[in-house]
Amino acid sequence: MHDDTLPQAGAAEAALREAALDYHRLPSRGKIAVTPTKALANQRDLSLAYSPGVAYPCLAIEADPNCAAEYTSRGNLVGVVTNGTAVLGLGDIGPLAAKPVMEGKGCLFKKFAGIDVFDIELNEKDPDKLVEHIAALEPTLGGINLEDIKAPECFYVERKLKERLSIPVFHDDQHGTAIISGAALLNALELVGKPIGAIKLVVSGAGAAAIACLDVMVGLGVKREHIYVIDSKGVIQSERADAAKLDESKQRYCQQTPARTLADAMHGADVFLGCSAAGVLKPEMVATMAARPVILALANPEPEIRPELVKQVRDDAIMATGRSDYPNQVNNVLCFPYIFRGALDCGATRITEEMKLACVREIAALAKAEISDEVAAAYAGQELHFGPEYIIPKPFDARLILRIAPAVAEAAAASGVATRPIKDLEAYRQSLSRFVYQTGLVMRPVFAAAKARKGRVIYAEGEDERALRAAQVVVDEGLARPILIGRPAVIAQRIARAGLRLEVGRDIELVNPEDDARYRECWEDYQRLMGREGVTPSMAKAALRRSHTLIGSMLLRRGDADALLCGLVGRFEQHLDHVRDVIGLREGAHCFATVNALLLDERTLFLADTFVNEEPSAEQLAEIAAMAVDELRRFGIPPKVAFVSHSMFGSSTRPSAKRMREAAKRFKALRPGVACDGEMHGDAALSEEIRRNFLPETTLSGEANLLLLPNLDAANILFNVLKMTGGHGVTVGPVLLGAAQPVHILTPSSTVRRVVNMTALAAAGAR
Ligand SMILES: NC(=O)C1=CN([C@@H]2O[C@H](COP(=O)(O)OP(=O)(O)OC[C@H]3O[C@@H](n4cnc5c(N)ncnc54)[C@H](OP(=O)(O)O)[C@@H]3O)[C@@H](O)[C@H]2O)C=CC1
Ligand SMILES: CC(=O)C(=O)O
Ligand SMILES: [Mg+2]
Repeated sequence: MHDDTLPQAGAAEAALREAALDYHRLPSRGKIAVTPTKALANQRDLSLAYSPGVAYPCLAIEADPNCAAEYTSRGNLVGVVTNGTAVLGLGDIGPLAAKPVMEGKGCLFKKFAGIDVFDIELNEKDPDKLVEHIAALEPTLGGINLEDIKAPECFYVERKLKERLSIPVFHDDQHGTAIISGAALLNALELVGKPIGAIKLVVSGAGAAAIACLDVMVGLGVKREHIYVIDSKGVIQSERADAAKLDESKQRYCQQTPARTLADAMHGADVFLGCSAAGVLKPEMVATMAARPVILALANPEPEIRPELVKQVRDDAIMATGRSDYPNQVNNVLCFPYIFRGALDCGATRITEEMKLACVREIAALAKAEISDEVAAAYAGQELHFGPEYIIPKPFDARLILRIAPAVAEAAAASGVATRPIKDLEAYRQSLSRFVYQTGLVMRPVFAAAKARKGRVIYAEGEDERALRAAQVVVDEGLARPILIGRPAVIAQRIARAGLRLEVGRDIELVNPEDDARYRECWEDYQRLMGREGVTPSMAKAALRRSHTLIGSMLLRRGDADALLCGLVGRFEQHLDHVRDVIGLREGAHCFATVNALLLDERTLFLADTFVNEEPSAEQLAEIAAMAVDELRRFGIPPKVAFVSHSMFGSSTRPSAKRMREAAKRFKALRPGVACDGEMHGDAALSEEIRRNFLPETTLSGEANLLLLPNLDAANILFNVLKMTGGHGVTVGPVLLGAAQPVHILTPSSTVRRVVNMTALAAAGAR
């Protein structure tokens, strides 16, 4: 980690450390929690959940153990088990220090594939005892993901567990890494036009990950005699003093060669694979590689070499790391959530070679497949066409689960290990889309678009500590260039008090409302704009002194910024008045409106109109829905629109029911390609079953994600109630619809996180 050829750590590293520690500590400790899935609200629930009712599923399972998959959460529960002996590239830091990584794997299992995880850190180094402890967990778990257990013990532990248990056991560092690097190798070689049987492969590391990668690569066609492996003592070769005592896994790759060091072995290498330690590959070694080399530097968190160092000596290399901040992230996160999803769903008793190969095939093919709109949105501004900077899919590619899990389930059935083979794979594939658009992944496309544009975003309430803290995150993340309106001395004092690192000029721009060279031009422009609304020059001057939102709007209008955020203080309507006067409606829009997003645990819901139109007409509702649909697309979410009401498909003839019915009709005419139905009850909007019971030919499938409410009260009340009841749901909004330029009016209750999210949204909308 502290190699002098690595880029300087500096302030960015310090900021990352601080942000990572805060992320783990706040607002709750750690990253995961256990949540009940059944109601426990009254005496009856209690007698069903616990004594006496609980005895019935117990007895059913005693009579038929297969029932456990039916009556308990075991079938969706994976144990991420470690003893902390090879934690990332940090080494043997022990089981307690490994816990953040295991919780992290738990988060990824849950977010990417809906799988629950118990992270289990065992204080045990003896392989036999480790096997005993883990095997004893079989009744608890539907699968076991071994993690960060060092080689060679990990090989023994996994083999013994596989022999004993009838649930899938998968050592992620071996097989997850091997699957993804196998796919990356195939695709990279296709790009450089080298046949796999002819390549010289040099591998740094001979542990869990490296050996498993090698086994898969040999299976894919790499010749054993073309492989050179280096461990902490040098090249693994027959004349080494410890050659005879090497573990069997290393013996398999022992060479007869004069090469003794990594530098020796690298001469003429076509491919470098690193599963070892930070910074061991030096630029001068890369310089000696063959033409069009492939470098997979997978050590985490610091790779064997950074891409910028490779670039200094080669412009013909294909480069991948295990990190998310460079192109080509070769990381087992692309595999383990989905291989377990497929395995659990078909009741696989083990993970077979066929299942692993299905993963390699799907991952490799996905990088070459057409990009969907959603993936393009998630990675806006990045080149996602198969090529040197895109040899494997990205972790946020929604297609990973849709393609890998069914392929794994199919392979499990073909290799005879599926106890519940999936009969209708297409229906299964469809059902997997429920995992795709979940909390946490939702802001991703917006952040990507913001980063690509790096717009200048004005914070009207630049003195507010939330704006300052948000600006710090925005600068650190490279989401936008903040422009803060406020008195410089006050801002400087508050930056210092909050311990922020913002520097005027370098990170942020200031607009001093008491002294800005543009003041005269701004008030003159404003007066010209509002002259026929009774605004005199002295009123214009005073208004520009008084309202920071007005200043921000004028600067945005002049093109001195790309987007504006206001509303941290004061009433929504006051801010909207300025936006209406200065920015106005965008072409074709007839009204302003707002949509709020609720990122709940199980779903993301957008509600409109939460802040502007008190009793919108059917025509307005249809237009608001159309504008909100465009926002959903910005999140990469395919919109499903429901016009909700107290009425269900004509069950009421009250005016508001008729209005919602008419609105749905108008919306369908306006956006014929968008899934939509109405009017309907709120529960029907979220359940196709309820809808179909009323109207089999409903024009909406699955769950609606955009709800149009009949009036402001209903929308605002529903939003706030859901906000309070939806677990630790995050909200985004209000998103202002209809404005001619990107402006959003926040609310006084906004948190720093909301301000950051809204900054990204505003910057993403910047032209
Ligand atoms: N990107 C990804 O998806 C993944 C990346 N990894 C990374 O791979 C690395 C190894 O993990 P894992 O296999 O689980 O750990 P192991 O402890 O099982 O293996 C580590 C290996 O690295 C070797 N090694 C240590 N230092 C050096 C050195 N200076 N030069 C050459 N070899 C060295 C060790 O040698 P010796 O045998 O002599 O002790 C050992 O063979 C970690 O950095 C980890 O983060 C792992 C899994 C997935
Ligand atoms: C990614 C991973 O599992 C590791 O680096 O250990
Ligand atoms: Mg690992």
